[in-house]
Amino acid sequence: MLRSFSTTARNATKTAKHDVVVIGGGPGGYVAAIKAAQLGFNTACIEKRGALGGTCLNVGCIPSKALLNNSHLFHQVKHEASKRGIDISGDVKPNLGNLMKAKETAVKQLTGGIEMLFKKNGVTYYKGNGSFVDEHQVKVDPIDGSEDSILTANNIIIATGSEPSPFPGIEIDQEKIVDSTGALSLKEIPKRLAIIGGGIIGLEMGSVWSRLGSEVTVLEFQKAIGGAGMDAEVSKATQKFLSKQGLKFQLGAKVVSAVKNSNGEVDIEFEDTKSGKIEKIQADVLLVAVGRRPYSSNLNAEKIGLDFDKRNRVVIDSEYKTKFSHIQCIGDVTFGPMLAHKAEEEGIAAVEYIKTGHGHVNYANIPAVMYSHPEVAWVGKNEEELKEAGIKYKTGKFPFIANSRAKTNMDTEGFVKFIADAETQRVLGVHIIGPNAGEMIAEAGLAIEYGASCEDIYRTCHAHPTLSEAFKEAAMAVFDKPVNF
Ligand SMILES: Cc1cc2nc3c(=O)[nH]c(=O)nc-3n(C[C@H](O)[C@H](O)[C@H](O)COP(=O)(O)OP(=O)(O)OC[C@H]3O[C@@H](n4cnc5c(N)ncnc54)[C@H](O)[C@@H]3O)c2cc1C
Ligand SMILES: NC(=O)c1ccc[n+]([C@@H]2O[C@H](COP(=O)([O-])OP(=O)(O)OC[C@H]3O[C@@H](n4cnc5c(N)ncnc54)[C@H](O)[C@@H]3O)[C@@H](O)[C@H]2O)c1
Repeated sequence: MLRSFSTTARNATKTAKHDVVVIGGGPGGYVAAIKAAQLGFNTACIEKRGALGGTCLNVGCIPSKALLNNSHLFHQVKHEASKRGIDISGDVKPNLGNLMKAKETAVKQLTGGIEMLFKKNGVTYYKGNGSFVDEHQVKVDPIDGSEDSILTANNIIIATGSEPSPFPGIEIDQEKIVDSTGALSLKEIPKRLAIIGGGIIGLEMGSVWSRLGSEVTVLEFQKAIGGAGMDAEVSKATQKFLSKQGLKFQLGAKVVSAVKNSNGEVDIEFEDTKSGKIEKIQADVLLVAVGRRPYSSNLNAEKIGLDFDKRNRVVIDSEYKTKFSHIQCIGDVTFGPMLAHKAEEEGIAAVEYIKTGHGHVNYANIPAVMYSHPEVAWVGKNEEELKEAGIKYKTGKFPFIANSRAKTNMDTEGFVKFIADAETQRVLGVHIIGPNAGEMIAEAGLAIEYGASCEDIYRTCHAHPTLSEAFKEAAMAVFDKPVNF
């Protein structure tokens, strides 16, 4: 497991040998690299961005949550302070520069933290683009323009992630017409923000800018917001609370065009698919958030003939192996939900397959969280999926308005909804709108993983006064009357 490193004088290309080479340093790749090193492999990770952490830490989960958290605090201070008994003299104003600085500090600390973890665990970090030379060799083109390296590896893990899906005919300039990356770094608070796509990115970024003062209009092609997986009842309730917060929604909206006009505004035309009418709106900034697509450019995958499906996802088997058993692939660039925690789980499992021949990810138990306020979180099946599968189920619900802690905190929007097998009460899915729903959903994940019934949950003592009592009471509501509602 010793690392060898040499420079060949002829073409000034360095060479090195590793047990495991990971291409991509996002949540999938960096976790795989650290785990591989911990399991005793001589491991390298190649990342071309100049910082570790991938989309998630640099332009995704972390910066968006920094803006969501601080814009929520601003909103609370401005609109709720006095009813909570806090008098504030003078104007309460957002300071966009400092909001962005706080976001950047979080990003820097966390991406730097991964570099430290690489050092601590002995992962060799190559800052550059990785591309296949052949089935066992990967070339690194360093971002600083220094000489290339050719890495020879027994095992290679592809974790190259995803990128925003383009909207045909709409050009992103990251100022007036932005994708999620641009929406995280606007230089001014737009008076009017239009968003194409009422999925998670549209709703999270819509929440941020709406709280800071923008008039937000979401144009969504489908008849419901939230994207795939959100339970229909939850989607409706989510639209309701976001509408109360000031977001406007145009559902069934088929965007036809979006162009910048000479006044620096964006003219957007869409067809109302119900009436067939063409409608026009104007915005100061347009966010295009219509999904993400797998990213494998500059990987030279065609050189070794890797298989891709119609959606450009790398084809793998249940052990993350491509057509070459020593080349695995994980995260957004292959199948499954595009979520950081899913990529991380796969990173661990892929390496465990290399080490022991066994690995485990339960794809029926991957939580999803939208970090609006209140948060929206779910895990397991929704009602529509169970109906389609012909599975008989019962539901139980408990609203936060009847929960003592939520009332005390003046934060009562939302509910916990359980879906359980009609006969055995085994938990099949949990859907929550509520404060800290993203934390609470972990309890549902454990229940599903251990095959708990609703009664198991109800008979587990939950502390008082906590929001989690709503979770317990919703479990009870599946088979009995809740006590507090
Ligand atoms: C605005 C936004 C908010 C999000 N919020 C959340 C959230 O709250 N929770 C959540 O779970 N998910 C969230 N996501 C999704 C999450 O970011 C992704 O699912 C996750 O980052 C995928 O991890 P990955 O490792 O597969 O890929 P990525 O994070 O995309 O990382 C891949 C890395 O590989 C590098 N790379 C690509 N090709 C090469 C190459 N040839 N050589 C070297 N390096 C290469 C790229 O530079 C990149 O850094 C969000 C996404 C966005 C855009
Ligand atoms: N909190 C989180 O976990 C989080 C946050 C942000 C992003 N992400 C991940 O990033 C990925 C991308 O997010 P996203 O919101 O871009 O994708 P998404 O798939 O969640 O939502 C895209 C939305 O755009 C709509 N749409 C597509 N084409 C359209 C069109 N032509 N006109 C109008 N609407 C259209 C879709 O119907 C859908 O509702 C998702 O997989 C998501 O899981 C996760």
